[in-house]
Amino acid sequence: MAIPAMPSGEEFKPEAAIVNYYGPSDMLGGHVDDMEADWTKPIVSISLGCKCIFLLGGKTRDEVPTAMFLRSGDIVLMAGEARERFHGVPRIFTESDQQEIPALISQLSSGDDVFILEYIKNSRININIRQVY
Ligand SMILES: O=C(O)CCC(=O)C(=O)O
Ligand SMILES: [Fe+2]
Repeated sequence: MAIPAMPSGEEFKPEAAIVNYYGPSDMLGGHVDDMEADWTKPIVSISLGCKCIFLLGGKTRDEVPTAMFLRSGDIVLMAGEARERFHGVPRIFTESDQQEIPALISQLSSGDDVFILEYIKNSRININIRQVY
C-alpha cells in the first residue's frame, strides 16, 4: 500500500520553487534539505531535459546510496522518511553521451522549439516546490 505523502487532513502550501540548472559538467553534492520548518511536508521535484543520475542515500553519509535515472518529465516526491535522507545529482547525460536526445527531438521539432531543443540537448532543469514555513 502506498504511504501517504504527508499526514492526512493536512494541507501542503507550495510557498517556494527552486530552479536548478545543470550544464554538461555540473553536479549537486549530497545534502539534506533542512531549511524548511516542517519536514512532514513533501518536496515535489520535476525533471526536464537531459537524463541524470540521482543518488538517494540514508540519514547519514555513511550509508551507500541507491542510484536511479531521472528523465525528462519524471517527478520525484520526497516525502516522509525520504525528507531526512541525503541525496544528490553526480552527473547528467548530454547530447555527446547519445542519451535520451531522440525523445526530446520528437517533442521539440516545430517552429521556435528548435531553439529550446538546442538549449536542452546539453542541459537539465530541475524545479522543486516546497512548503517553507
Ligand atoms: O536536481 C535534482 O533532481 C535535485 C535537486 C535538489 O535536491 C535540491 O534542489 O535540493
Ligand atoms: Fe535536495
